[in-house]
Amino acid sequence: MVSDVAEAPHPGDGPGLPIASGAEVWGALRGHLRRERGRLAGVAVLFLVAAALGLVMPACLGRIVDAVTAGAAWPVVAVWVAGVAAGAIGAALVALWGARILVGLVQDLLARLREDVFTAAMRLPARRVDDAESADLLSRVTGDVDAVSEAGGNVVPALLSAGFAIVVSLAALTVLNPWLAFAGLACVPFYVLGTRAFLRRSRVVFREVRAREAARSQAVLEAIDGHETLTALNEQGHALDLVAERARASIRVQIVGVGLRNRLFRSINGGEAAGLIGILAAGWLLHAQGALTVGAVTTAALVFHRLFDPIGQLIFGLDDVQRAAIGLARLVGVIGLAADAPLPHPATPAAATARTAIELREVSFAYPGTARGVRGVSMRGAPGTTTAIVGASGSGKSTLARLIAGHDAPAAGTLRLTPPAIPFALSQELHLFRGGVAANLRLAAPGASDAELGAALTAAGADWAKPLVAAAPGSDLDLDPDLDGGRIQQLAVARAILADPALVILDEATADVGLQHRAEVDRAIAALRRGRTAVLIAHQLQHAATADQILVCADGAVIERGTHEELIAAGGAYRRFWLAQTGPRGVMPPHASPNDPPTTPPETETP
Ligand SMILES: Nc1ncnc2c1ncn2[C@@H]1O[C@H](COP(=O)(O)OP(=O)(O)OP(=O)(O)O)[C@@H](O)[C@H]1O
Repeated sequence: MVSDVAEAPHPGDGPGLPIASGAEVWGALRGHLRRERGRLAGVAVLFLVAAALGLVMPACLGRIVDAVTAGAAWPVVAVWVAGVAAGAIGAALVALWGARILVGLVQDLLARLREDVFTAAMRLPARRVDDAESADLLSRVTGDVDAVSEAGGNVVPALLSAGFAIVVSLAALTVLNPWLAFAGLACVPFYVLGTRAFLRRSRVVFREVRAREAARSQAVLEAIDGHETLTALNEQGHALDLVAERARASIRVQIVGVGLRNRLFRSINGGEAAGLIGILAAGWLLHAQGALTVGAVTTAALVFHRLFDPIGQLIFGLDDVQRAAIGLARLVGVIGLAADAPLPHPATPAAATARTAIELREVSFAYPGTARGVRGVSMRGAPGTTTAIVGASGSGKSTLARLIAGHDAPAAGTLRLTPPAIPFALSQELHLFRGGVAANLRLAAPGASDAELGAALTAAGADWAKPLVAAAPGSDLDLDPDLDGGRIQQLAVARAILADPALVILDEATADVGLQHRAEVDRAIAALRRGRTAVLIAHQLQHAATADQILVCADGAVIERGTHEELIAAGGAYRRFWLAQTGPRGVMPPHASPNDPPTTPPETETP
């Protein structure tokens, strides 16, 4: 019936981010657990006491049976009845107390794990996150974190308390009479064989259930999204057939899953019956020999019966634990990968240091599996100066900037920032974070006062945003997500000014800004560059012309360098680019847009 159920591809399978080994997972958890020794010991003691109190009820019920059999007076029976109630209430209260502490502990551990994973994800080399692995990373920080949280929050406390209950009950049975415990073991083969058969198949089947469900949902969504086109083409029948076919496939595999669970239930029930029959038979024999009272046999049967729930929880929880263990291995894989990543330069705001100098010596880098990138680049950017990088599309400008930003490491040569600094990169990508102006700015400087925010906004020419900086926390209203691109970029510049980095990398920061605010953003960027070491990727040579030095790239190498005047005088590639952008008279129109042709040095101009 399940022959059509094959292991479905799963994010994280195959090449992608690494998956940690069991030893690595344990290593990552051990440190956290060590810090929680006190709470762990408390939980163990409480669960032990709860499990012991849980025995009071069957013990008292056994005594009631013996008392009634012996014709004891009702006050005697009443005492045992009170014992039953006291045992049940005591066990429940202590178990609740232990579970509360454990849930708090697990949630704290999970919060730390989530923090570790998120920090690690942020530290991963940017190219790694940009690539196909980003989907894998996303599935890890969402799906795997959820799977681990679910198991940690619900299953682990239930399993731990079940584990204690099982151990204590087996000990009690042994104390009562070892033969009873031995007879109870008749359940073990049923549990072991049933569970093994279930686990062998469940992972594949339940993963397949999720995959087929996703395929069905996708077909439904596609049909809804494309219903106008489908109607126009009279193709609704085809879309409905696809949904029906995927729904049938999903139902088929879900039935397989239900069948698996039913078989496991049958094994568990078989084990319960075998164990209970074994205990009752052994008890009957022992009673016949006068070794045990009827009450003691009753107690033994009830103690064994008490195990049904915890054993069921353990067996069904194993699947969740298995999923959580896989999730945990995938999460720790991300943490381990970031641990291998080169540490970013220590944070040194510009105010705390002299401006940073950039030095590259014979730096080369190629994208994995290609010969493309940059080769043999040497340069020096003096502190507080701007280096512009220009060149045709694909000449290596962004790659060079990414290397200086630390997003990629050179494969050869040396790259040094002196003193070390975290470069602040500002790209053409316009991004507004959730929240108001203050929230957007304080990402860079969480402790900044309103006055400092105001000063940064003024420096970035964004006085329009100053009234929006709310004094009271919580009154910082969300910014309009449709805010003009120029204004978003002004906020980004203000954020950079607040961060006060020793080195800024400006990658076409005005490329996506509309003409209306282009001049304002240009002025804001000029303010950001002032007195700071900067690397400027410029398609618009009017920006490059203001730099202290200009590097002209072609085919991943620097082919010319100098100031604007020097390069114009040299009459090489830069001069040709300049004339291509300005016309034969060499005059740049005011605020020329990169969208105004020609913006990029034409490919044909590249030597
Ligand atoms: N992620 C990547 N994987 C493989 N090759 C890449 C990757 N990114 C860039 N390249 C290649 O590396 C070379 C340099 O690209 P780079 O993006 O640095 O050029 P660029 O001058 O910044 O171009 P543009 O102005 O179009 O952004 C090009 O040949 C490009 O095709």
